[in-house]
Amino acid sequence: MKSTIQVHDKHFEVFIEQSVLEKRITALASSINQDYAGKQPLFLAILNGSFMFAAELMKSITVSCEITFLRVSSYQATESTGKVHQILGLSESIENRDIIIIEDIIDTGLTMIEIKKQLLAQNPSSLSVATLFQKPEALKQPIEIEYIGFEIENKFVLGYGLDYDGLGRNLADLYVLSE
Ligand SMILES: O=P(O)(O)OC[C@H]1O[C@H](OP(=O)(O)OP(=O)(O)O)[C@H](O)[C@@H]1O
Ligand code: HPA
Repeated sequence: MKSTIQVHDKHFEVFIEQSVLEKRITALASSINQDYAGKQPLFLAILNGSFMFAAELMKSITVSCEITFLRVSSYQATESTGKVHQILGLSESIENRDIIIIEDIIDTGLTMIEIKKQLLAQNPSSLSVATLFQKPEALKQPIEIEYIGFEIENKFVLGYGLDYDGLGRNLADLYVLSE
């Protein structure tokens, strides 16, 4: 029987175990190390959800690099355009820097499209995206993602930094909502 947990009113079951997540993250780090050899990238980790992925990824990054953390505020637009997001807390200049955004999940893609748009306006040398999870079926617009950990089905997931109404970020495995 699968091990299930309850968070608030919902039940979740283990979907991807920690050891599998970590192995894949190490492989993503290797690709980044190869691609950025001789460069000094600045990683931008998007809070809150990416903290666990960012920590694990950074342990296997061997190129000289920096990391900083960004928050993104979201609110409902007055028109029916969906969520609008604004970047908060970017204090350093990213002009002429090689930027790698670290995100836990790209779902509809709306958050990442807005983040990329706002960062590109600040003239980085390059801008790439590393996400641990992506839901291809949920994507609302095409978006270029250079490093993808896992393509997952269009179901709500929890753990490894991702929350359900604030809870579950501390879970070491990834869980999925039970049917
Ligand atoms: O592709 P999208 O549909 O835009 O969804 C993805 C965004 O949703 C989550 O953040 P959330 O706003 O839940 O904040 P959190 O990281 O603090 O949980 C996730 O970390 C992404 O930023
Ligand atoms: O599936 C999800 N789980 C948790 N947070 C999220 N934010 C976007 N998609 C998800």
